[in-house]
Amino acid sequence: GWGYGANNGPEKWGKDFPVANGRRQSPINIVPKEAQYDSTLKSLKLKYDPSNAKGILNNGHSFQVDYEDDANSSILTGGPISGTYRLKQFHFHWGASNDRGSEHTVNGIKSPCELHLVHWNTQYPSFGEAASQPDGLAVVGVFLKISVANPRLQKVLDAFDSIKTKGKQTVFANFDPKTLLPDSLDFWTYAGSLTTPPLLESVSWIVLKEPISVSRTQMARFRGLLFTGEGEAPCCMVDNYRPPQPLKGRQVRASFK
Ligand SMILES: NS(=O)(=O)c1ccc(O)c(NC(=O)NCCc2ccccn2)c1
Ligand SMILES: [Zn+2]
Repeated sequence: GWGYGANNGPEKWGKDFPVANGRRQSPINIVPKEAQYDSTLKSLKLKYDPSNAKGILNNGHSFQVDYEDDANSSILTGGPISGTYRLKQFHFHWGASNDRGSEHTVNGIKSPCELHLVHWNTQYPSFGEAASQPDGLAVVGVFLKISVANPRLQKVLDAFDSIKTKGKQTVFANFDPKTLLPDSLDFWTYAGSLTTPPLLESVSWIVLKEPISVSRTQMARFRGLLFTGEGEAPCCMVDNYRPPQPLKGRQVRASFK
């Protein structure tokens, strides 16, 4: 199956997923000077219920924290989207070293890590259905920058020993992902796709301008996770990011001047 190695990585995904060469692929390089300020963009509204947190899973590509999404209790509204989108999960992408790891870049600059909060349009019956619609998903991207340790990440990091290998999961209760957001909710937004197979072109991307902090030590703990399953030759879960894709005429809008 697909992965991030030399033989199954992003350069090879187009074989099984031809949409990889489509017209609205993600991630992209964001050039702030070329982003158009749009005063009609609403402010982002994120309302999360910590009790909706269910579990944390090593899915062999990243790890994700899954949320109950059978009610409108953890939702995203405002920003570039219309209607209500439900939080399904959040996950991260990161590098083998601090010079890379994010999927989106800004003026060509990579961050060491990027957080994705994945929401689906309640106009559709489920995430799977929404994932195949052009307005089905909204993902909020947050850059992590090397600085002081981020205490908000502690609970996630402390779960890593229980999900070291592919397929392992454990209960993850009572966590408010809002605590992972920066002070400012200023954002860039554009029409894009899932950044992993099946690369579906169904995502309204909302990338926050302000990063959150992560320390070198905390980043080292991300790199202790494994792509591989228990009993397999261990392969560190690092460089699980897709590089920026062609803009192909898309406009990137900014919510701020
Ligand atoms: N990296 S990302 O674009 O935020 C993102 C968000 C939600 C996702 O489900 C994925 N990709 C993903 O989970 N791919 C494997 C499972 C899958 C997801 C969607 C449809 C079919 N199969 C990527
Ligand atoms: Zn992602």
